Amino acid sequence: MENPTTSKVVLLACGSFNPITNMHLRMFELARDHLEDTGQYSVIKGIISPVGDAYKKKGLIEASHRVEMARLATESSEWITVDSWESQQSDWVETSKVIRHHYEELLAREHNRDDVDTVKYTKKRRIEENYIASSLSPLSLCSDGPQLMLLCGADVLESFGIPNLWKQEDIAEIVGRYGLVCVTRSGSDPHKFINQSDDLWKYRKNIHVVHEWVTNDISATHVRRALRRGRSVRYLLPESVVRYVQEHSLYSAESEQKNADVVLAPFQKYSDASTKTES
Ligand SMILES: Nc1ncnc2c1ncn2[C@@H]1O[C@H](COP(=O)(O)OP(=O)(O)OP(=O)(O)O)[C@@H](O)[C@H]1O
Ligand SMILES: NC(=O)c1ccc[n+]([C@@H]2O[C@H](COP(=O)(O)O)[C@@H](O)[C@H]2O)c1
Repeated sequence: MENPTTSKVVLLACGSFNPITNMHLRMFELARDHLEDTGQYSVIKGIISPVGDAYKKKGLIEASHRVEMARLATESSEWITVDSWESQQSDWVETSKVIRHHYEELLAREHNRDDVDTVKYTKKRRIEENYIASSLSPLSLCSDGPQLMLLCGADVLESFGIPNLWKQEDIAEIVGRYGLVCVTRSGSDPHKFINQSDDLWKYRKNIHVVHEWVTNDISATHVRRALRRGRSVRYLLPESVVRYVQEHSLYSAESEQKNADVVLAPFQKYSDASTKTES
């Protein structure tokens, strides 16, 4: 039964998912529990959007494999889905544009569901077009439509502080217009980070920090390292993903060298900072 007093939320997670791990899936469950616990939200859908090959991050294997692994991993979930739009784009797509794309999709879906009410749709589009990024309340699609929020780990939130990695207007749009749900990772302190950033502090009401009490340090980097050393990764990844990796002989010393010679990856195009890589 729908609760009319709660706002519906769709969670969108962008990332490499190279490969998807149990922690990526846990992140969605933790975020849903946290938001629903407030009594203000009802999370209706989760979307995993693996980045395209043009991201050129070191060790990034083909998007087709990463998308397929994410599909296998979410087969048993009733609400987490995988979307391949971002992964199919020939150029790297900045996260703000990925969110915009999904927002448009939701808007179109709401419109179809409700297409007798064209006035409401047109009015909504006008508000959208005139949107001022400095607003403190994220917009939902229409009074009863879902709100789209970006879901990420604290490392991504903290990467907002890497000089020139993210455009200031993109950060304002993501946190000001849509909203962010951030799951803590060991070694991170998102509250401190928000407190120290004037830009994020301004939008603090739109940033939901989810504390993961069972510290879980699984990272895709760790999984790839174990795989190329011939170590077991069972119970770190869903069993279907472990099987897929084995069947396709993914993640070797050779695949880890992919993009190693890329001087400036697209995500670094306005960055002078180095990102997490390892040999
Ligand atoms: N253990 C974790 N705790 C909290 N968030 C996580 C964890 N692992 C991944 N995430 C989050 O999942 C999203 C997608 O992760 P992504 O695949 O891009 O990175 P990653 O798992 O850290 O991989 P890598 O180790 O290759 O950098 C990001 O928002 C990331 O912060
Ligand atoms: N300016 C931007 O929009 C920007 C910068 C860096 C990373 N990202 C995104 O953040 C995610 C992070 O992924 P990784 O941690 O695997 O690099 C990716 O989806 C990537 O596209 C976006």
